[in-house]
Amino acid sequence: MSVGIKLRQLDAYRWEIPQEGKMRTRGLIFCAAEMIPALRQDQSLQQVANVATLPGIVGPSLAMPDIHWGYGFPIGGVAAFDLATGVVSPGGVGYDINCGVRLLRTDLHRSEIAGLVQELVDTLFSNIPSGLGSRRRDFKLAPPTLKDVLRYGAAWAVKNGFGNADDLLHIEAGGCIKGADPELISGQALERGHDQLGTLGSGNHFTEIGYVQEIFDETLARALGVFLDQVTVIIHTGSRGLGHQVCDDHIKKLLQASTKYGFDLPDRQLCCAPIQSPEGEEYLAAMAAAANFAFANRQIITHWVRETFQQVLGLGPKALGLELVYDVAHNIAKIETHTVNGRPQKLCVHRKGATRAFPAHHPEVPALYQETGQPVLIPGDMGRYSYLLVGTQQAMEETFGSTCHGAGRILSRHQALKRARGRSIVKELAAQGIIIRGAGKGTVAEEIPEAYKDVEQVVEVVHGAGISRKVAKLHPLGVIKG
Ligand SMILES: Nc1nc2c(ncn2[C@@H]2O[C@H](COP(=O)(O)O)[C@@H](O)[C@H]2O)c(=O)[nH]1
Ligand SMILES: [Mn+2]
Ligand SMILES: [Mn+2]
Repeated sequence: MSVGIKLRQLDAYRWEIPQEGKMRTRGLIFCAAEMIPALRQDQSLQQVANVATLPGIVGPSLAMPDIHWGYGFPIGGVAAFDLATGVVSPGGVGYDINCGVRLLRTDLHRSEIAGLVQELVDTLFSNIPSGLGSRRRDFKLAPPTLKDVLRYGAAWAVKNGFGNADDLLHIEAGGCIKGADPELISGQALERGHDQLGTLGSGNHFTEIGYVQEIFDETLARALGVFLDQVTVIIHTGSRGLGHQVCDDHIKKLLQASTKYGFDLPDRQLCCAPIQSPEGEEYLAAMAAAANFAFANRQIITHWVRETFQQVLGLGPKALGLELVYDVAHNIAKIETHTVNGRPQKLCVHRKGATRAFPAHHPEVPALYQETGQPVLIPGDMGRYSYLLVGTQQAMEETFGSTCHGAGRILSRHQALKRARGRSIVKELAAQGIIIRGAGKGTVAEEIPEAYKDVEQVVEVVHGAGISRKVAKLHPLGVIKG
């Protein structure tokens, strides 16, 4: 519980944890007043304060409205560190390195798939291996090839027939984080990754067919290729067992490094190393390799989504228009240049359960979105809605170009299972016109919509605070859960 943490309301969307004790800076939380009581129920506010004690932190220790308790850093947390004096921490990235979201558009109106959603869901389910430890047995990669995946990310997938070069223009960082060093990936991590490429994984990972239910900004929507009642697909997955193992390996190393560098940490889970130390550089290079695995993973799944639609609808790629709107990472640390006190400064920005939200005209935003700003993809839950936003200048000024990443859990898996007992969630959602297929026993129950905050409230905060702008709301029609 974060009961003792002082919290000062600054305005309708901003709350401050004043700097005190060992904190080197203040905490700044974006959220609405009605979210505060639930927030105090877990350790996440304490975690915002803990992050503020880390060496070299620049600006406030930030949290987005989907904040909840995580490993060391809160999920929904953003923290930037000076390259020369700051640290990098695996806890600030999370176990699922480059877990992220990809939104695909189509040229289809929802009426064109009416009556076919069940078949689309079933075919997606058989084409995309899903569930805990899911493996694609006919897709084994020998270690030298896997190392190419780790080096080149989504480009490896495209080169090997999964998608086209244009896809790469619609992915954060072009689908490849520079500086990846596959030689730093342990044998155990390679072993866990060798047959998990092109798999969804378990729990909250999903592929979802939906449609555009509401448009908030017609000009932005048109520029992003989005229209009312359009069929869409969202893919949410990450770096699977490989990324998990990379995180585990480096937590062990950085626990030792924290002692070596004499860090006085309020929580061992914040273990870290100076960014410019051998341990820090190794973690960043291994993290980049795992991030590239995740980009390739989402790219391969995209290929199977395209094949599925072609197979079920009997349409060719041109008629389908199944193209990427964008692909964003929401668990990553990146070296970026931001303006701090009026001067450009190179920082290592940790986004853990947070999305980059760069504005129009930013050099890292792809040419085709220079006028709109970077698309930001915010999944909600399998029963309500998800959002498409864009990044803003305000985000650059306040949050190192960052925003929320989802609704955020409010019930533990155990609590959700209890809430779902005696109910058929599949039937309840079917009655609302949403077809669900879950791979794991209990997954659907653990993932009931009430397990998450209402993403509309989360999005109202980031839109109201000006750190992102609403473009469209998407409604689910059929979901495969891992
Ligand atoms: N549209 C859907 N959104 C979902 C579903 N399951 C989870 N979610 C949302 O995704 C984020 C991802 O959070 P992460 O921390 O696990 O990366 C989560 O907060 C939910 O809001 C779904 O089936 N469909
Ligand atoms: Mn995720
Ligand atoms: Mn994940």
